[in-house]
Amino acid sequence: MRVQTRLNYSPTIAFNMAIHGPSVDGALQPPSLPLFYDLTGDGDSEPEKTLPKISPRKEDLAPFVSTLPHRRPSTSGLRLLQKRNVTESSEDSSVTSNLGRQGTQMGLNLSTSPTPSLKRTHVEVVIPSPPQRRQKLFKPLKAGETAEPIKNSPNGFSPCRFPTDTEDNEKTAKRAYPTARNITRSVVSYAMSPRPMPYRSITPIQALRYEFQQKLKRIHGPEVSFNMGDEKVAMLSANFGFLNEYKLQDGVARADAGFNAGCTCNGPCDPASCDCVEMEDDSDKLISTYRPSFNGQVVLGSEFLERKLHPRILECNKACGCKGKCWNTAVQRGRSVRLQIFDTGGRGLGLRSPDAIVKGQFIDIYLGEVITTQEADARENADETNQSYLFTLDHNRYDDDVVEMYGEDYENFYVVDGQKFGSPTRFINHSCNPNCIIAPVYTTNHADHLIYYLAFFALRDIPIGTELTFDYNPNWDGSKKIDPNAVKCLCGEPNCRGQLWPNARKKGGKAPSPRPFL
Ligand SMILES: C[S@@+](CC[C@H](N)C(=O)[O-])C[C@H]1O[C@@H](n2cnc3c(N)ncnc32)[C@H](O)[C@@H]1O
Repeated sequence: MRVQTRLNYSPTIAFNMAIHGPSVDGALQPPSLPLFYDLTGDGDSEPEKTLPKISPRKEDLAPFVSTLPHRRPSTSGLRLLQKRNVTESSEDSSVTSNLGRQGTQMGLNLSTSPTPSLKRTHVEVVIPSPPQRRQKLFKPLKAGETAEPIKNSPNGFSPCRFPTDTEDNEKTAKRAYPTARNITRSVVSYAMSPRPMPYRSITPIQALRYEFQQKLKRIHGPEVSFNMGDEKVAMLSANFGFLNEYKLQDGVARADAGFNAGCTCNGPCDPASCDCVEMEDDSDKLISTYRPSFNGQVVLGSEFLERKLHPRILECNKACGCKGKCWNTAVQRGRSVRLQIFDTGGRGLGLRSPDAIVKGQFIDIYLGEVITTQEADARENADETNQSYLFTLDHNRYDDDVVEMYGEDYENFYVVDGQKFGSPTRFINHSCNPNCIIAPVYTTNHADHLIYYLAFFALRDIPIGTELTFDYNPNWDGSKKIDPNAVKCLCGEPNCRGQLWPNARKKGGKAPSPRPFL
């Protein structure tokens, strides 16, 4: 076929294209003739005169026929061709009738159709040959033979068009068409392997809750759970990390363990004589601390719990004669009750226990970042919220030994900040009628005056699920007026003071006094 194209903005372009055999729709092409397409639309037929006359080639008259033995021309295609050619020229009709005669020679039932002549030697399209093994299996039909369909074809394809051998049949039976089975749905297992599937599709909030749960699992001791909305979980997950020990920050150091000292008890300690039990300020009387409880726990006695100011507790440790194997180790033994962080509503998150807690029982310690007082001041002044998680470790501030070593300046003491990192006790809210107290407890190094633990103990028996609370301002002087700018107390107790602490402590540059808690 020769196509000449003339564009109205470029010189005339002419090119040749030879197409042999049927067109893409299967119909035979008429012999190659010169064609001229005028795309300019101006009706100019000039180029026609200049085109040379080309006679059709002999091969162009032959339709496409594959000589490969296992693929034969489609009879339906020929019928279509025949129909169309009825209306065409007598030259075209003779072509189709020749094809019919040749088709009969090849074993096809085309005898009634006028067909064009076939040239079996002329193949214009290359079809990949089947492997030799298959060619041997397949016996080509001789002239005049008709294809005998193979009975009981296993794959459903006509064996006339898709001859198969035994191997094919076996493959088909095994793979392409597996045997249908009757299945009882109730007993079908959906597991891909004997083990449960490790991954499943979960929503982002489910993932967040799961992640938070994993964080809680890493806390030492009995289970810590949570009961709060997705928003609170998301907030907490993003802004808070749980600790099992203090996180010491810049400028903070523990005292050398070499200065540690212990009791001289030989064997189990005697509460009436153990050196670790401190004396009252104004007498030789030993301060009453731990005693055995009816439930087997070591608890703080009423005498200690009811004091207005709680003196420090020195627990026995490796430096002691008892090697720390005595009753005087309640905090070192760790938390023995389960805890739950829950949403209180107006007071934010709070803490409670799914276990009953007995009077004097140790609950948990308050953890966080241990920072310098300067750093605590900077953090407090930068914080715009009403929240405060700071505790100053200044219990010994006026002890003679401590004054001698560090002076009385509160800036020499450290502060625990539980805002970003901490333990579950960081969620304990204030109450004007609290059920817990905090006591300063020294465990592994009695000589470390600056770093000790803030330990929560039950002030009375606490029933299951009761919110745990303590007094944020135990030095409250009832005669003072309530600061209208102070953080309002929502504890709801009949004796509520109406405020957590005076506002001056939270705002106004440098903290006016050490952050009191005892
Ligand atoms: C140590 S946090 C306690 C946990 C806190 N509720 C939370 O959601 O993280 C102290 C803060 O809790 C709030 N809070 C504690 N007790 C409260 C009370 N009785 N009334 C009102 N707010 C209280 C105050 O905002 C306070 O600054």
